[in-house]
Amino acid sequence: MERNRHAESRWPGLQAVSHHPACGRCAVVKPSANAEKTDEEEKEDRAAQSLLNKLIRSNLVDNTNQVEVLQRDPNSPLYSVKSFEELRLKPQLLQGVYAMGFNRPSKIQENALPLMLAEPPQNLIAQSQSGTGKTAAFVLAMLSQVEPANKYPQCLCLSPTYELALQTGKVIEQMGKFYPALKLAYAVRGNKLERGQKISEQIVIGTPGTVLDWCSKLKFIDPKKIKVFVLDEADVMIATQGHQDQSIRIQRMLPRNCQMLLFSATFEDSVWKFAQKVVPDPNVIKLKREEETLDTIKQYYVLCSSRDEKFQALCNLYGAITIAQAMIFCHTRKTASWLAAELSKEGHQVALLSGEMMVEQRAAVIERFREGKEKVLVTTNVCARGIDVEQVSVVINFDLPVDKDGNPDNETYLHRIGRTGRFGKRGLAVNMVDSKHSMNILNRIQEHFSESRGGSCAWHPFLRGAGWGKG
Ligand SMILES: Nc1ncnc2c1ncn2[C@@H]1O[C@H](COP(=O)(O)OP(=O)(O)OP(=O)(O)O)[C@@H](O)[C@H]1O
Repeated sequence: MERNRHAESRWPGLQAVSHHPACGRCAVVKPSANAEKTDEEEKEDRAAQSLLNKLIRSNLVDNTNQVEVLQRDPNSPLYSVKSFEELRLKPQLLQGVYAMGFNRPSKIQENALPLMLAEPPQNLIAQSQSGTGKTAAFVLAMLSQVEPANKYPQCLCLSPTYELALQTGKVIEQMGKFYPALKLAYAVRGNKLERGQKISEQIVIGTPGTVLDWCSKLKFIDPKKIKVFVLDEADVMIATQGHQDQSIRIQRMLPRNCQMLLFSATFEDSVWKFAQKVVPDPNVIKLKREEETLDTIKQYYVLCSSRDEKFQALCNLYGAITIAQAMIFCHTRKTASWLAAELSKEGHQVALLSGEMMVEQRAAVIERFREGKEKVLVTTNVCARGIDVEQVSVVINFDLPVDKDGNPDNETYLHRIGRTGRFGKRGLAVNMVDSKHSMNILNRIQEHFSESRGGSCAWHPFLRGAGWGKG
């Protein structure tokens, strides 16, 4: 591959890597009608994303940020625990926790658990990214309050979907496995009970519509006997029409002294407003996401004039440098499938992550890639959002990230590229540019990061001016 032959970057460090005309591999910048329409079916699906995260995650995510705690009563002492023993859990429960391989509380659990297990139990709104131990925390709170000898629902947990409810149910079963008398019921559509029947299971987990029916119309559950109410994935919940109202209606049926807990991975205004309606007098715990950085990433672009030339450039890239594992992002499913097929023909071990796959299939693909069984993962953005693959050192934007209006999607750019810089590792990002329009998009992305990060100061890897092979 020619190195920086036609570098014409407006950004001193973002190198243009193009091909030379004489050798037949050169690509020139030409305006093209390349704007393939975003596949409508690939719209963001928060519930599917959340489920995918749960399926592929086997341990806690690292987070070095400080937990922020806002106590309802600022005068009461703030407790945090460094061990599960300090919580004085029932022995069966402590056994369950250790059997899951948990040695000590996660960051969010250190503060959330003492609040949730206090006497009297306190209400809590907690926000932290996926994988920080929220589910395990509220399951522990439910299990420590439940009386297995009492054969009626005492804990009620709302989940946005059946699949997510099942995942939480699995954690309850694992953690509660030393309570043989403990039973769990799923209040989800399709789970039909006889009219007039009363539920004997002590924990009910379900979706808002069915739980509402079971509490009011069908009276399978006596809401007045609920001691702990959990609203999980509040941000996903409110994205579904109707769930917000149903959740509020359920909450209104619960006794005043019922403990209310709400969890969310994000905390936009709408979630906060909803949380305040559902959780009176709350303590609030927040753990900010670990910031993604572009600092350790070298970013380049390659000038091409068509999809085929982008593919050729990609092959050249593989010919020029050794790439252990790469993630390649495309704009549409169609491009992703085409590219995966072409790369396979070239002899690469390729995995394709595509929107038409079931979430479980996607999880399996990611797992194989993680294990190194495939070296290239071709994906669209929707499928790959939030996936951490630590060993990926190269990210290729076969198509630049744009929003539905065709404007630069800076956040997605950061998520795609920023991942490679995590864990102190250096990374390489290559952007395929095939028109003046996409060059313009790339320039705007660069401007965004220059401005939002305080100008052309040290953070900016674009300004480092490294060529291929350097750094
Ligand atoms: N204290 C702990 N020690 C070790 N592992 C833990 C601990 N708490 C939770 N985990 C594990 O970490 C992973 C993430 O935890 P958990 O599912 O509770 O997080 P979360 O914030 O609810 O994320 P999500 O919303 O994606 O489920 C799980 O595999 C869980 O078993």
